[in-house]
Amino acid sequence: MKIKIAIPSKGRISNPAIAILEKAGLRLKDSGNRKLFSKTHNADIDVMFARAADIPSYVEDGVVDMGITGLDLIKENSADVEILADLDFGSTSLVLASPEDSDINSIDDLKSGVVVATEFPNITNSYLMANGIEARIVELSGSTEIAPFIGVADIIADLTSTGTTLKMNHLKIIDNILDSSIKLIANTKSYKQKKNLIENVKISMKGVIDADRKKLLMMNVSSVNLETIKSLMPAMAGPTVSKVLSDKEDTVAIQAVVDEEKVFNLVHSLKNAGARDILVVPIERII
Ligand SMILES: Nc1ncnc2c1ncn2[C@@H]1O[C@H](COP(=O)(O)OP(=O)(O)OP(=O)(O)O)[C@@H](O)[C@H]1O
Ligand SMILES: O=P(O)(O)OC[C@H]1O[C@H](OP(=O)(O)OP(=O)(O)O)[C@H](O)[C@@H]1O
Ligand SMILES: [Mg+2]
Repeated sequence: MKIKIAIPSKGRISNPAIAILEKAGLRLKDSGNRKLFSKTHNADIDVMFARAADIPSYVEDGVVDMGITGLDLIKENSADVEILADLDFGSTSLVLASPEDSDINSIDDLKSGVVVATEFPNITNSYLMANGIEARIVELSGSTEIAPFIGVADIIADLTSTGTTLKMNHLKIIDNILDSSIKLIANTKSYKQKKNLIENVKISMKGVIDADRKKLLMMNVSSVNLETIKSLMPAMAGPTVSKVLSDKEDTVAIQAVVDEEKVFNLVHSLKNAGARDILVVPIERII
């Protein structure tokens, strides 16, 4: 049984998606420029490169079995797909924004007939309709923020993450439509028919995300100090303690997985408590 995974070919989510795939053990064999397809190091799994916005439909229609794309694009296309996992990147919000100096400060200030520029006409229109506002939607394919200033629209619905682009364009947020991040998705039929392979891809990718902010700490400790050292270790499932053979002293080796942000302080406390030969090792995946 074989599967095909659609990966964004360009834009900000392309490289992070490829990085997760490769760390999950699915290194691309021929990802050279302008290739549409690539084999991976797993003979059963191939990759297709596509625009992020087209991936929800490709997955829904079964052109590919799995895909990586944003929740915003899945919702915009009303794609009926299985959302398998959140990939923990590409966090952004689709917001309504008006010019800083306008009287429109909240959705309550919007009147029917308001003109809204957006790359997300479907989500935006549904949201406004659900709030009783009949808007005229102007569909743009980028640089939406400029629309109010060139007289194309009264307000916009666009993605924001740091808020820099809105600020630069003198726009203020008046409402939040949708919070989005990047998802691993599957075709519903494929998910039933090829569940084992699809689940294995999901587990491996989730393993990469779980490992992302963790390190493996390894060290040697005299057994007299073992209890103190153990009490300092915030391990996932207790530290692993093993006897060091052919050692004149009574030494044990300890290893534990810890959160990256705890490592800086922890190594110093461990050293002060008698730990030696401390190694901080990167982790590729935690399954
Ligand atoms: N500023 C942002 N911060 C975080 N995630 C974002 C941001 N902008 C977009 N995204 C996410 O990335 C997805 C793809 O956006 P991106 O802009 O990379 O693709 P694109 O618009 O197809 O490419 P391009 O802008 O180069 O034409 C969006 O649908 C959204 O889920
Ligand atoms: O809040 P910020 O961090 O400033 O990010 C928001 C901007 O990022 C996206 O644009 P992108 O860079 O993808 O350009 P595009 O409009 O050409 O797609 C989005 O459309 C906003 O314009
Ligand atoms: Mg973009």
